[in-house]
Amino acid sequence: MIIYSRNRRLRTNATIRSLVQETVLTTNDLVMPIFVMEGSNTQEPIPSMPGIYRRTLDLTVKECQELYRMGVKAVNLYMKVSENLKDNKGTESWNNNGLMQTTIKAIKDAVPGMIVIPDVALDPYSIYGHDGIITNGKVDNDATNDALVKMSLSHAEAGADILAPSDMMDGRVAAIRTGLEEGGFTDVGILSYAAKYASSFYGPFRSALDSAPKENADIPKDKKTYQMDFHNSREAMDEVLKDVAEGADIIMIKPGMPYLDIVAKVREAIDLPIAVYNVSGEYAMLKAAAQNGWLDNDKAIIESLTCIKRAGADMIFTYAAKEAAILLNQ
Ligand SMILES: NCC(=O)CCC(=O)O
Ligand SMILES: [Mg+2]
Repeated sequence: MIIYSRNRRLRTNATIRSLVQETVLTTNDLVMPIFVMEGSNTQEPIPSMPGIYRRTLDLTVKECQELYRMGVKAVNLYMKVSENLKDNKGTESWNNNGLMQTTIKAIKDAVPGMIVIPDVALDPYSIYGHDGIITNGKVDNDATNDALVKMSLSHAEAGADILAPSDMMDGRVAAIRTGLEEGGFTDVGILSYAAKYASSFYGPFRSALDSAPKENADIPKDKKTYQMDFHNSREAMDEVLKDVAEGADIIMIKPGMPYLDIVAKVREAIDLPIAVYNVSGEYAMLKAAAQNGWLDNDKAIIESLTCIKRAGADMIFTYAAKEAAILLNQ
């Protein structure tokens, strides 16, 4: 039988396969999320995220030095805020001497080339565990935006390279951009969580920071009044285009693996860089299966991250960044 077009010809050996490879994952694509806590010389494992720790600032700086040497040159920062510093407005989030601000300065001092991307959202600072200020039992969009601007300016003041608002309030990219321009921080970027879905895949992250919405009949029990409904796709495009128009530099889509249809669709529609968040639940699933011997950990990590890039991501926020860097450097 004559088959003129045989796809298998270009799969004959590894060298031919590498010649025709369309997507190549590198350490330049990776952003490592980092959890920081008060104290010194201590690290606490996060049980639902094997291999991931909350660390005190001194150990965080060491970790950043190690990541940078391995080629992971961007970190995304999250603080574990003590209960006595929390309030409804998240006041601690714009304390210029707060843990976040001190951490940003310490990392930029020790590893000046590291791109520092602090999370901008109130939930770790909120007594209610919401990303917004509660007014009359509801998440108050515009009051929250005012707080996010103060928080953003204090992160910029501390030396942050790129701010990552993850709250999903309407209009906050424009508000933060205006604040940065007026404050003289014209080179500070905004990586906007433009299409962030209300997802059950954030569970392990919330246990890491103890930042889940609190059980309280007077406040919304979940984040569905601001994060997106996972039944929707067109709405993601509307969210993305608004943030582009408001002055975002990079657009985030989150979660990652179950949402790659959204990534591919947004990739077709915009030319700004796209970040994708391979979230805690995705990491936990892979680790649980690997620990049971049901998946090959290393192969599954490289495959998932490469497929996220293939869908259209320019950068990937992933708890597997360090492990992936070790594998990619081999
Ligand atoms: N703003 C950061 C997150 O909500 C992270 C969620 C996750 O990794 O599950
Ligand atoms: Mg929006």
